Amino acid sequence: MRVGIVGSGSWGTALAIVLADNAHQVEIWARRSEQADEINRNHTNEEYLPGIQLPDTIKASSKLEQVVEGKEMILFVVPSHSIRQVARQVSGYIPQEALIIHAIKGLELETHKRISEILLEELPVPLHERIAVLSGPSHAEEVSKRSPTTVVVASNSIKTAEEAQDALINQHFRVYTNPDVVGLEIGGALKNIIALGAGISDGLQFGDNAKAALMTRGLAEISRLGVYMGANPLTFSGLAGVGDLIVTCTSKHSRNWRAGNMLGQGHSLQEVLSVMGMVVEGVKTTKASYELSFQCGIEMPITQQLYQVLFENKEPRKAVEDLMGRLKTHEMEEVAHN
Ligand SMILES: NC(=O)C1=CN([C@@H]2O[C@H](COP(=O)(O)OP(=O)(O)OC[C@H]3O[C@@H](n4cnc5c(N)ncnc54)[C@H](OP(=O)(O)O)[C@@H]3O)[C@@H](O)[C@H]2O)C=CC1
Ligand SMILES: O=C(CO)COP(=O)(O)O
Repeated sequence: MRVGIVGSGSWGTALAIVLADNAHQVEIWARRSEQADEINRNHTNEEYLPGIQLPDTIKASSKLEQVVEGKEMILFVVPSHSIRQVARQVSGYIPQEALIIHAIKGLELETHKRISEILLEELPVPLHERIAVLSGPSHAEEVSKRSPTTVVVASNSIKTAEEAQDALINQHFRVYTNPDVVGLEIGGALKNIIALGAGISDGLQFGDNAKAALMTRGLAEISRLGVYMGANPLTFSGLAGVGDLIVTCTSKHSRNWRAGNMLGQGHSLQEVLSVMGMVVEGVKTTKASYELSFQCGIEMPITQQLYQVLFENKEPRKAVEDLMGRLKTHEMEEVAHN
């Protein structure tokens, strides 16, 4: 297939490798022409995937419309804060039959919308059945080295999900399908909040019990919001739920974990973001989810404490004290009260 990948950060580039390995013709959009030149000339993307040699067949361009024009499959892999503007810019150039996959893990800050909701608003109606989301435990650094990885694609159309599965699957990259678009998007976006928390906990040297607690209770509140929004609760025990939560909370590759770790060691949010050099989606997602939790009346104590740490200068130790000192409750609140 002729594939256009919109976004040449670490994840867009790693997915370009997967697709080039599967013998697709891949063109990738880099917003800076120097970066497109580097990919075309040296077959590297040193800033985002240092030390990785890209297949020679991957082409790059800094002309956004050109990268989607005439393509049979388009992947959107830009940070969540830029997807609306980017989708709007290419909307009129995408062929009507194209398969659209987004691999973005975030929510729109101003509207709290999921990425597929933004795509439905920005892309023409004939493309709506062609939209799929890709999620799951998949650090770009490992995918680009062809380490065994499993992911999930979801779409409202099973045909679309299966086409995406066929295009992406190979012996290193195993792709499952799932009909639960909401579950995939909520699981993928909100695990970044918990990874920030896990990084803070590790930065404070709280140990393994604390991290296991954050992950387990974090999954409980992700599921609570997700189910309220229409997700299937089972999705959260799958790759896009607990799977992605594990990989993000426990890996040195995770930007969200690393950012949290620095916060736990006493650095300010501004300092942390200025040294990261890559997108830390969990910061904006914490704000969006914090607001959503009040809007929907869903209890999300970890998200609420993290919001105070990130945006109200609360001491991380005090946030942990407040989490531990909450009113006693049943572990399975929803079940216990039914
Ligand atoms: N990295 C990973 O392992 C994974 C990432 N994801 C998700 O993929 C998405 C993209 O992340 P990732 O590739 O890691 O990000 P990176 O930080 O590695 O790269 C960001 C890319 O987006 C570009 N960019 C930054 N701001 C804008 C903007 N306003 N408009 C257009 N382009 C912009 C950057 O260009 P420039 O260099 O010019 O600034 C760069 O090419 C995120 O939602 C992330 O959660 C999902 C799974 C795995
Ligand atoms: O989503 C990811 C792995 O599945 C990447 O996580 P980070 O954005 O924290 O690096």
